[in-house]
Amino acid sequence: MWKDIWELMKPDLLTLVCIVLTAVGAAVVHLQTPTITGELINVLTASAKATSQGLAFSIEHLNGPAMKLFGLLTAQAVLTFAHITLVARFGERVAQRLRAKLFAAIIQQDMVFFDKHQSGELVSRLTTDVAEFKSTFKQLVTLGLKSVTQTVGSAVHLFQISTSLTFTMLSTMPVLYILLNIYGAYLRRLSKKNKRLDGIAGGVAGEVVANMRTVRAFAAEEREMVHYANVCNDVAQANQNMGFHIGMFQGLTNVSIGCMMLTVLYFGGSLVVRDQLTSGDLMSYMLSTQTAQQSLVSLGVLFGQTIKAQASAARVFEFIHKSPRVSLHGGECLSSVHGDVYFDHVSFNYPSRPNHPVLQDFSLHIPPGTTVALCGHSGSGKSTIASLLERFYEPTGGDIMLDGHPLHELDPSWLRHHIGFINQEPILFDTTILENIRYGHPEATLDQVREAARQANAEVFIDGFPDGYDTVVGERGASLSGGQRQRIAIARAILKDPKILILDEATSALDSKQRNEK
Ligand SMILES: Nc1ncnc2c1ncn2[C@@H]1O[C@H](COP(=O)(O)OP(=O)(O)OP(=O)(O)O)[C@@H](O)[C@H]1O
Repeated sequence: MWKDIWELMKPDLLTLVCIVLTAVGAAVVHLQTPTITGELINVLTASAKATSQGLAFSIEHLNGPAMKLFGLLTAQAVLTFAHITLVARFGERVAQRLRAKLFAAIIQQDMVFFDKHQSGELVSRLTTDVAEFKSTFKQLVTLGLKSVTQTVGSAVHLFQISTSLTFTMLSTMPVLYILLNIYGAYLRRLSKKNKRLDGIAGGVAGEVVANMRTVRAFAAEEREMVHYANVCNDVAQANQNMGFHIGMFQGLTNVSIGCMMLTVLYFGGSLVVRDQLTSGDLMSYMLSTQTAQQSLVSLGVLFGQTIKAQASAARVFEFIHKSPRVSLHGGECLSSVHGDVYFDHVSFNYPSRPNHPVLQDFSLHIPPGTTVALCGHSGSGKSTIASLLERFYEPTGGDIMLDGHPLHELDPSWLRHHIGFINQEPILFDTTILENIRYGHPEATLDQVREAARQANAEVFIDGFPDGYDTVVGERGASLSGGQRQRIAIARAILKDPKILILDEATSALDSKQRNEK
């Protein structure tokens, strides 16, 4: 997986280097703040001492540390700005590459893959998983780098100021760390459960909206409302429970940080009283302790997020690495196609149902220029024969030949260019009628599109729409009648001008008069 991530980052290596430099720079600058603040406190203590002894104290002594502090703050602001801007650019570009790679991998998969995975799951990998990976990735390069640099820098600084005080403070850490870690693990489990419940709620809403016509036809709106409200209630309760525990966790963290500060103040104070530490050093020590603690807390949070993001990344790369059995390209492209089709003792079962044979020793010869109708009862395998000719699936036995060449020796994309396929429920894209007809031949002129529509008997109803060919058909062509959808699909196939045309009950939604005209 790390190799994949490296490949994704490689084109933006320079940006990554700048990100590392700005993160480390900002952290180093931040680490200077306690030292300069300590200097300032020492000057103030000296001034208080001088005043109590009736000695004059020049305010100019403050100028040096104050100017240094101002310089540090300005440098930190500039570095933080540059860092955030670069991280946004880098993260978005990596996510964009990952999304494009995943989408390309998904749409090249075999049909078996789409039989196994629901469209919602695939979309969720493209959106939610990539988003989770992106956000953690961004945080790792921002917060992660900064926190590691600050933790190491603060630790060095703490030991430099006082070794004994640092060992005293560190002795309080393991107990707190273990306690917070156990609670953290519990929180992560809760979060996982909540995500699952969220997914279920999304699924319920998505299914109802996608099947709105069926819900309306069964007057099931109220039932669905109650169902969704119940699921949302479960989600709300789980999230409230999560809120309670996050509150507890934060409270415990604050108490533990407070205890450590108190330890530092108590032992550090005793060192100041014994003149083994200046008050400026103590101040500087406390600020560094705070920085180290905050960085450790951030690293803890990041650790949890990284575990979740690793799961998302694994889901994404699982598909990216999946090679289809039949790739889109590769194989012979014949110089011309006559359209001689021969099913030679073909056997087939769908991979998802290995024990359910659909075709057994099936043979059929279709000479060029002929029309063949396949009749059979529901589920007898007519559509399957069409799918095998399109090479959506591979036969488990026998061979399918086109002009005497076995299909598995031909280039699949080339083959599909020469086949027009209109299935039982033709799906249109949510764009104009013009673009839908052009889908099979994107370079076709408007006149060619009109001619195809005329041959498919679609011209009259298209011209009847106020926007004509620019009418947008809605999701899956929902704003058209079943017959209109089929006619546009027929026009789309005619425009492609294929040598082989498969009509899988393509006229089932047309009335008999229209069918006879056709
Ligand atoms: N993607 C699939 N995965 C698993 N089994 C499938 C798949 N598609 C179809 N089948 C099964 O294969 C068998 C043949 O289906 P097919 O769609 O080819 O029948 P058909 O003759 O076209 O039916 P109809 O006339 O009802 O359209 C059926 O038992 C069906 O359940």
